[in-house]
Amino acid sequence: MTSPHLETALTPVTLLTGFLGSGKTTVLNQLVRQPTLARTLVIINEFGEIGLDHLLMSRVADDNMIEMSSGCLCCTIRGDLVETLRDAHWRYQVGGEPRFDRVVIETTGVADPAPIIHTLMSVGAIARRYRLDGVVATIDLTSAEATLDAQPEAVKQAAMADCLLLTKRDLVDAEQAAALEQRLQRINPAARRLEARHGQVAAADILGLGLFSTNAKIPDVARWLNEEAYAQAHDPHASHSHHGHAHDVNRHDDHIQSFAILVDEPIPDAMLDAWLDLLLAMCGQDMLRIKGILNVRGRTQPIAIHGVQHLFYPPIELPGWTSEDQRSKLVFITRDVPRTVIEETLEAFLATWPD
Ligand SMILES: Nc1nc2c(ncn2[C@@H]2O[C@H](COP(=O)(O)OP(=O)(O)OP(=O)(O)O)[C@@H](O)[C@H]2O)c(=O)[nH]1
Repeated sequence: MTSPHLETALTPVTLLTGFLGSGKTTVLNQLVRQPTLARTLVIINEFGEIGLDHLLMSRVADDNMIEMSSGCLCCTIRGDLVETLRDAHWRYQVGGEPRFDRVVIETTGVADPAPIIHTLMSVGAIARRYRLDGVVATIDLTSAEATLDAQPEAVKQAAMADCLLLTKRDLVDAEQAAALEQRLQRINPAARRLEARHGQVAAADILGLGLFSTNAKIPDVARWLNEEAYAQAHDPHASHSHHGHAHDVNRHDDHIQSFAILVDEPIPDAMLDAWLDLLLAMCGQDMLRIKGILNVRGRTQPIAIHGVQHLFYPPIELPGWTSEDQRSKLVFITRDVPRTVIEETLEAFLATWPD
């Protein structure tokens, strides 16, 4: 594990994803009018006409991508996005002071959020200035059932989001909305779900989704980890009969699993690295999201970890434990990686790791 550090000085970045026509631009147009987002750089990650009128807006092409040497597709980073973010601090400044203190990136409809998250995490010049605040996904209530059935990418977007914005509520009945909410609850139990009618959503509700909420020095760990939500999530392989779907092993959501794991004893630092390395080497592509608050042996303060697929943010040392419960807690959203694989490898490492 590299040296843990606090990252409150970094510029927060919100990623706005969601399928074609699901209401991203409508939401963004409402958001940028709110005073909370007055000093926001909006980056649109696509070509085409955007009906958005914002002071600080930059457009990047979606086809300019740099493949990392590993050749790994999920690491294909966006060249234009890297350039835009890197140059923004001098491009958008007055007298040496940046004109923005927050970034919102709107992705194209079919974009996998992972490469953009990876760009933020792994490109040095970017990772030194920015931190991911959260991933917000618009979900079109009129078409989401069909989109989730047809498109594994849509399921991945929903599974990776910190906040799901349900749009077009005026066009569906209560039963349809409730059925979709149940489905989303199963795909991503910890994400906040909000309705955005005609794009209306309070900026404050979609900001501060990361470990550090806006301007707070003390991280809100319980909200960030939200492990109770995983405890309540039910088995994705249980019956889906509640909204008329017969059990279908090929249904994309059935591949998504979410669960929390608690570890009673402090974990040796090197063991943690070795175990995570093994998991990520075996199934990194399918570890959609990992978050954890860890009790690391020999440390009095907890360490927060956050990974997306096979990449991890630098671990963050937290000011201290906020409750009596000092067990390590890890939450996972995976694709076809069952809880038993995580538990059994962890137990094997703990049992055999030399003191
Ligand atoms: N009735 C209704 N229409 C909505 C709502 N939200 C968005 N729309 C409409 O849905 C259409 C698509 O919305 P956009 O905001 O352009 O969607 P988008 O996700 O940005 O679309 P792309 O950029 O093409 O992927 C527009 O005609 C919006 O006016 C809503 O809550 N209710």
